[in-house]
Amino acid sequence: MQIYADENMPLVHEFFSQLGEVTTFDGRKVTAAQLSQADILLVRSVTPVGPMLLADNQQLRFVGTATIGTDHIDQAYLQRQNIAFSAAPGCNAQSVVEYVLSSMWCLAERYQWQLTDKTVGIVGVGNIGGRLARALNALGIPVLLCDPIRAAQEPDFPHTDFTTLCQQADIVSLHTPMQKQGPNATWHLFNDATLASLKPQCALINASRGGVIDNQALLAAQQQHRRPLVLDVWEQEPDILQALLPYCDIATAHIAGHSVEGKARGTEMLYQRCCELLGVTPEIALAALLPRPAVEKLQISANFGLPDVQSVARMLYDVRRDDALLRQHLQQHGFDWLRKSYPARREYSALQLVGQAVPAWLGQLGFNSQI
Ligand SMILES: NC(=O)C1=CN([C@@H]2O[C@H](COP(=O)(O)OP(=O)(O)OC[C@H]3O[C@@H](n4cnc5c(N)ncnc54)[C@H](O)[C@@H]3O)[C@@H](O)[C@H]2O)C=CC1
Ligand SMILES: O=C(O)C(=O)[C@H](O)COP(=O)(O)O
Repeated sequence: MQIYADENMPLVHEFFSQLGEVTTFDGRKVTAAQLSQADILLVRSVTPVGPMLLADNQQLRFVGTATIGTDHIDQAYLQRQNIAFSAAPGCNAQSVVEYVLSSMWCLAERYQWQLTDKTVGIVGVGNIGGRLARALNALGIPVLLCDPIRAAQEPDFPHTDFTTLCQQADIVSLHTPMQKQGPNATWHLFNDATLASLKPQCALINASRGGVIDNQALLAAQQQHRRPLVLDVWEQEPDILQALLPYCDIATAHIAGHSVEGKARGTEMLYQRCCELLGVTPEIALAALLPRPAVEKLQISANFGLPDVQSVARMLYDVRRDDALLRQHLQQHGFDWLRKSYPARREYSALQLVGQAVPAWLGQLGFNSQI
């Protein structure tokens, strides 16, 4: 079995060597000729998979992407070719939530906001948006949820339409997939008109896909009237619109989902799917492969309260580090280098909170607790 995998897929040898020979490739540069002998192809978000890339291959059985997003995959083509496909839904959802929380705390500090006085509009309430809503709920921060697809399917879903959300939210966080066409298309969801419909000081956070915001329209809007802005994703990555950087409070290199756990879970999910496809019993589990976190336990006293969460969370992840990395290294090393050399970052769950009175709501944020 010939398994071809993106070189930025952690633990791919540890998981997949049981199933065949693993060859890695550069996900931006990989060619059809390189993949002609692949039985299994494992990609990340930087590799568009379709007829162009698979033209020389007659034997491919499975394509997997170790990501949540699937906008780089021509799934209709794979289906026509009878090639099985799987993404890794939810694999790095917690990582993105931690990125957004860190960004909000950073904005709150910079602009001296009390977050409990702000209303956060979440657009796209799936794995990430749903988790974010639960976390904000635990922190006592009011939310508005916009998800027309869920609203159509779930009678009790508390949907706020997009226009109303734009008018009412103080912070808007985007968590939709990238969809170019159809009634719920998200491409340029934020354009000249919709950007203008936001409150003047409404903060905008995009950790979904770059194209959900028209970046040129955003630049023009920021030049006219600057609003708090957090961008993890950009149009035309890796050649991003650098003129936007000075207008961002936080600017990062599409790393919101790059926690150690988030990336590794993506690999594990594809391994499990491949085992299922091949009728093989999985022998390897992620828990045994994850490195020990630098800090494993923290003793919580009965005095631990909401204001203390931010300090504990920041010990694990502070988005300002990644903002500094992009601003410092983009020119010299480029966007992809920043992603490839991303420093290890553990999720909240890596830290055991111990004590007699660990508040239950910390679980809603993703922390592990133990009495
Ligand atoms: N920056 C990063 O590192 C990462 C970015 N992502 C992006 O985040 C996206 C969302 O991830 P998940 O929450 O896990 O996906 P999901 O599929 O669980 O949820 C997406 C939600 O968006 C809703 N939606 C679709 N079109 C919409 C529209 N026009 N308006 C409002 N809601 C709409 C869907 O109904 C669904 O509930 C991914 O598709 C991916 O592109 C995901 C992981 C990491
Ligand atoms: O899961 C997704 O979707 C993402 O955007 C990833 O977190 C980033 O994916 P890569 O570009 O590292 O594949």
